[in-house]
Amino acid sequence: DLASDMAALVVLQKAMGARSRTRQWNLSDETPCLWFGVICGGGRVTELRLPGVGLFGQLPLGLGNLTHLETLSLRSNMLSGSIPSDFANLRSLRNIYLQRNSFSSEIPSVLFSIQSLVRLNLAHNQFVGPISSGFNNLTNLEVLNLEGNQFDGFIPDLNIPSLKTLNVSFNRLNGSIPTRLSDQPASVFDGNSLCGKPLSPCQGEEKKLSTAAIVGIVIGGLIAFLIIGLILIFLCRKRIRINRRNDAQMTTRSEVKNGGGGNGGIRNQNGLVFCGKGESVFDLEELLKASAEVLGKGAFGSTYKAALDMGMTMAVKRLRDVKVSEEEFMEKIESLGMMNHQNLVPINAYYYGRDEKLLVCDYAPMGSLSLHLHGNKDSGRTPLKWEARVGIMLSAGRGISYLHSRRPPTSHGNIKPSNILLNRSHTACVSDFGLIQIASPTPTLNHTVAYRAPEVTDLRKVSLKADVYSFGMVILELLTGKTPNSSTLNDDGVDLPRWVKSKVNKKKTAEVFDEELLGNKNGLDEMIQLLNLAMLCTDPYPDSRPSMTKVTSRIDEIYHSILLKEQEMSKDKFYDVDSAVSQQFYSADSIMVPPSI
Ligand SMILES: Nc1ncnc2c1ncn2[C@@H]1O[C@H](COP(=O)(O)OP(=O)(O)OP(=O)(O)O)[C@@H](O)[C@H]1O
Repeated sequence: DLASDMAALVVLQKAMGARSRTRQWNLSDETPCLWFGVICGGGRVTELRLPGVGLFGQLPLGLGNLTHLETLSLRSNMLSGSIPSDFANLRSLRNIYLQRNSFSSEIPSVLFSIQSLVRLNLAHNQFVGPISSGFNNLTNLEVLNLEGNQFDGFIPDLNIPSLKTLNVSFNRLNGSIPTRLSDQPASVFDGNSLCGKPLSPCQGEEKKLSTAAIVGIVIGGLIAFLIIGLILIFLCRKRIRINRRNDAQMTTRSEVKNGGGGNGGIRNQNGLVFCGKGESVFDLEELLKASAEVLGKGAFGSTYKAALDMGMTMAVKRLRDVKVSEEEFMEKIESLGMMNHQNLVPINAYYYGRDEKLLVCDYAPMGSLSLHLHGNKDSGRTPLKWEARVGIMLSAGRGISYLHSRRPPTSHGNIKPSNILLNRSHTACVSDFGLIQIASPTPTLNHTVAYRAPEVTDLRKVSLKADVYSFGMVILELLTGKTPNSSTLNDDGVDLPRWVKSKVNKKKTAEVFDEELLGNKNGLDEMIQLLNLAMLCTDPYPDSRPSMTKVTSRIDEIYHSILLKEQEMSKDKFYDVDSAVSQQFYSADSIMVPPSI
């Protein structure tokens, strides 16, 4: 009954509430149904939503008493250890969101007994061990997100007919992908050492095939005789159509999407508005009294890191020159706040006051791509590895492609390395999208202008193809290690694309690459392919530039060939690195015309 539900919540608060927002729960209330984050239905607690409230430590035993619970969201806290065994009693649970914590155990088998589960998100923790075939017991499961953990071993033969969205990317999985999962998009498996469809074939498959082929030829010969006979008799032909499924994008914020409800934000009493269905987890007062640190000053204003009392850290952008009315501002930010993709930094909340206009976003502790490429080496910056650079291009490309594929399409308008924020698994999230529609950037900031396509004159009308240009500049920067306005180029009076082109024309392609990549002897082919792609993106004529979708799928192909090579290299200890390199240098300069994509 409700009393035992309340007792379970009291246990939670006592075990880990001291520094979290649950300390505001008034334990002398008669019912927990008015406590924030607690939703009741039919006289029982049905939802517990405590995202980012500063819960710290191991979950206590006791939550298992919430036997009518349907949704449990404890995402973005600092939970560690394992999932308690009494979760087995949560027989009504449909949605579990535990992403972005620090759980570090194996997945406990109790989870596999919760038959009612529809959505399970354990992404971005440190779960270990194999992915269990116990998931096959979850016959209602539609979403399974295990991205960014430490799972190892093989992927089991998952046979869950209800499953619509799967993500096992960025773990330590190896071996071949089960055939049943071969129609999943390749991105589902990114960042592992996997092979087989939809990735490249596994070594040894060809051998197996050749045995199979011999048997096939013998049987095939006999069948061919029969078929010829039939053809003569019936003179008919058969057509076989193969349908292919479209790739589906995995979202880690599916919780927001699936939660239902209207589009309007939730306004705190004192004016802070939480975008879309986002929970109102703090208020303006808490934000303003947070200890703040300036992260930097950009073209739209300054950005601060705000550490809230409850243990959350947010990035707060103070917009300087907002050019639109309050209504237009709210409308634009609400629509930007609805953008829901794992490679975009979500806008969580905003504030429109007479003197202050604020945007509140997730804080990215790893910092920006700009910092990782050009930060001070003496202060401990480690060079970005080749695979990491391509992984960053791919994930940022996916975020931008998502914006471009909205109806109506949204252009980013300000793509540059300081707006590409990295996370732990060396994937990237793109921030500051669409701000150009509401605020005027400082016109003179060189580091902003240098990425802008030459045809852009009216900043509020940045086209999709202008985004492609800016993204091409970022690819060039990742390959050359040079900013578009670096002094080496300015001395020559040329821009980055023209400098690269002139080197390629002089058959000095190898000279353009970042010194920090020179140790990467096995990647020259792919470096050249990406260089060609970046040159297409930075073509002065917008119509000659490829679409973002094409750019991203090309990077995806290149990224997979890099991962495959890595895998082969680690197997083949007699690989002759030096002769491979000299061959690649030769082919580098024979490429003059970028291949079309
Ligand atoms: N959500 C965030 N998490 C962590 N760092 C951030 C976040 N948002 C911005 N930053 C960093 O704060 C600094 C200032 O950012 P800001 O967006 O104000 O300026 P900018 O990116 O240099 O230029 P612009 O205003 O044109 O976007 C940059 O180094 C940026 O990478």
